[in-house]
Amino acid sequence: MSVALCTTSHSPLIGLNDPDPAVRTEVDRVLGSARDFVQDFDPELVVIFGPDHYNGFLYEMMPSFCVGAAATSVGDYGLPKGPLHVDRGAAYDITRSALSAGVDVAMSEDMQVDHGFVQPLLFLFESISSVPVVPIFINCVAEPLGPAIRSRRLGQAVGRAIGAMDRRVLVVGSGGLSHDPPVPRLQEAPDEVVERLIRGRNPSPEQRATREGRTVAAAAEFAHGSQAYRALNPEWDALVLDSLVRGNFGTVDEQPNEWFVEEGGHSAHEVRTWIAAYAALAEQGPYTVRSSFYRAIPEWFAGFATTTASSNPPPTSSESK
Ligand SMILES: O=C(O)/C=C/c1cccc(O)c1O
Ligand SMILES: [Fe+2]
Repeated sequence: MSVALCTTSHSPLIGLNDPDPAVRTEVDRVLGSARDFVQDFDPELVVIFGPDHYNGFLYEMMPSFCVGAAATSVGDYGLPKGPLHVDRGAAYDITRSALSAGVDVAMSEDMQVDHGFVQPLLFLFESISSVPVVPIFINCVAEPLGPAIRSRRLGQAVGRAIGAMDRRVLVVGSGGLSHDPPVPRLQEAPDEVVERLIRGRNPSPEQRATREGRTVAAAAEFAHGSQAYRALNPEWDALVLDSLVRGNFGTVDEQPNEWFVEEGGHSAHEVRTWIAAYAALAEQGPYTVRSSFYRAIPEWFAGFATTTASSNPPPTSSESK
C-alpha cells in the first residue's frame, strides 16, 4: 500500500473567462507540476472526493455522501461527456468500509458527475477514462448540510479501506477554497428554479447553455469589481490551507456550518472534499506536503489552490532503533 494526494480547486470558468495570461501560465505550470508528481507516483487507483452542482445530485434524492460504482460525466461547460473508468470492486470495498465505520454513504450504479470531478481528472490525466477511479460525492451545496467533521470521518473510513489494498492509491479532493459563485439555493429560488433543483436532471443543450452563460457573465462582472457577489477571502483560505497541510483538522472541521459561509461564501463548503482527502491520507500515518499553491482568481470565481502530498516512507531499521 502506498498513498499520495492531490487537492485542487476547480472552476468551469477556466478557459471561458481567463485572468491575465501571466496568471493562467502560472496556474498551468502548477497543475503541470501536480501532473508530474502524479505520473511519478503512477497510481493504480484514484479515489476522488468531489462535489456536484445540481447536475448529478438533485433534491429528488440528496445524500450527504455517495460512492459511485459506475459514473458518467454530463459534459457541462463543454467538458468531455461519457463514462469514467470506475473500479467497481474497489467502490464496493470502500462502501463496505465506510458503512461498517458508521458513515452512512449512499451508493450508485449510475452516478452522473460534473466539472467537480471531471476537471481534476483532466488536470492530472490524459482523459476522464485513463485511470481506474472511485468517485465519492460529498454534498457541498444543497442545504441542509451535515457538520463538516463528517467529511473527516468519511475520509478516515476511506483511508482504512485503501490502506488495506495492496495498490498505489492517489486520493484527490476537488473544490474550494473561498468562493460564492451564483449556484442557486432552494430556500431563496423562484419556482422554476426550485423545479430545476428537484427534477432538472439532463437539461436540454439550450437550457444548459443559458445557465452556463449566466455564470460566465457573472464571473466577468465579479472580476470587474461588482459588489453583487461575496468577495474571496485569502486570509481564510490561508488558515484552511495551513490547518489541513499540518493535519490540524479540528481548526476547520469542528467549526459550525455558518462559519464556512461567513468566511468563505456558500461554496466554501467544497473544502469538505479536501478534509476527506487529507483525512484519508492521514489515516496512513505521518505525511509530507510536497507542494502548495494559492492565488485568488476572481475571473474564475475562486480562491484557487492546489496541493500535493504523500505518506512518509516507513522508518528504516536503524532510524527506528
Ligand atoms: O456553475 C456552477 O454550477 C458552478 C460554478 C463554479 C464556479 C467557480 C468555482 C466553482 O467551484 C464552481 O463550481
Ligand atoms: Fe464547484
